[in-house]
Amino acid sequence: MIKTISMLDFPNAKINLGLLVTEKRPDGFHNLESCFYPMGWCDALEIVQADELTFTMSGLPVPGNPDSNLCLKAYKLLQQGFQLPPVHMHLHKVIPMGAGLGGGSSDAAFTLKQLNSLFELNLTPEKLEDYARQLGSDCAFFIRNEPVVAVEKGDVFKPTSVNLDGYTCVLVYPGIHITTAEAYGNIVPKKPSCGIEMFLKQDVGVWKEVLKNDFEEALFPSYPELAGIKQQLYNAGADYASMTGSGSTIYGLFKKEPANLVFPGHYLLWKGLL
Ligand SMILES: C[C@@](CO)(OP(=O)(O)O)[C@H](O)COP(=O)(O)OP(=O)(O)OC[C@H]1O[C@@H](n2ccc(N)nc2=O)[C@H](O)[C@@H]1O
Ligand SMILES: Nc1ncnc2c1ncn2[C@@H]1O[C@H](COP(=O)(O)OP(=O)(O)O)[C@@H](O)[C@H]1O
Repeated sequence: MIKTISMLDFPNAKINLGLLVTEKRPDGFHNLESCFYPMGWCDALEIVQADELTFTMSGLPVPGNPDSNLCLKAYKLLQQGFQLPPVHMHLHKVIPMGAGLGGGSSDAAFTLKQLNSLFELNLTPEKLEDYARQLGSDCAFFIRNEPVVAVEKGDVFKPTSVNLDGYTCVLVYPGIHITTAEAYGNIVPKKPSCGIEMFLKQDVGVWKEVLKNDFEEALFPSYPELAGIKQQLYNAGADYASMTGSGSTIYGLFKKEPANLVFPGHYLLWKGLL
């Protein structure tokens, strides 16, 4: 019998609980401080050993040339260090893009993790994070995929006590594609007076007053719809609502699942218990 080597997994999104852009770096990137929290909105990624390297996609159309897809980039990066057999990869895209949800970064990190398991490369989480950092600032987070406070480029992690078990999260993507580079271009970095972990330790109900995403101030004037969604989530009873990452997704955290939340038909929504 021929053994098929294959693996199906589900790269998930993240949200940012607070996001401070603290300074511009000499390499042109920015240092930040933010809590990254995994979310259950997922793509699907199947990798099957094959006669030649191929890549196909379904679901939401991904902008750009398929050759520059982060799944292929991740495969090619690992191939530089290992004699990887050819594979067929199929990505079913569900997580919206330019949405602040880190979907592309998650696909890249899951490609590394799946190839590591499939071909028994024995790469440690630390080594996988080193590869992931070369693919994007957000990628390394998705290797361990657990809540952390991220600093520097968003690729160095500190533990956090934050735990949102039992909260319902509602994610609202209004169909506005904001590129990460555009969003950073609108930011004036500022040094915070204290670290984010101090705010995360407080009750979620207090976060409204203290836990900020700096990209909101930079982007809400150009996209007033976003402030409207945030207000709608608060009106529906959210304990905390914010934009995630560089936008445009807005999320709300609810102790009790909200009823009667209505958004325009072209918006993409996800709701889940954390
Ligand atoms: C803003 C954040 C916050 O979690 O998330 P998203 O909104 O993208 O999900 C991240 O910092 C996004 O990380 P990621 O999407 O991986 O960015 P990259 O591909 O590495 O970089 C895209 C561009 O964003 C800018 N960039 C990114 C990260 C960073 N720390 N400083 C930057 O200035 C640079 O202009 C860079 O060329
Ligand atoms: N597998 C992928 N999934 C999504 N986007 C990808 C992928 N590979 C490359 N990209 C490119 O990365 C861009 C940013 O996507 P994504 O990381 O999902 O958004 P965000 O930075 O807002 O979290 C996309 O517009 C697309 O051009």
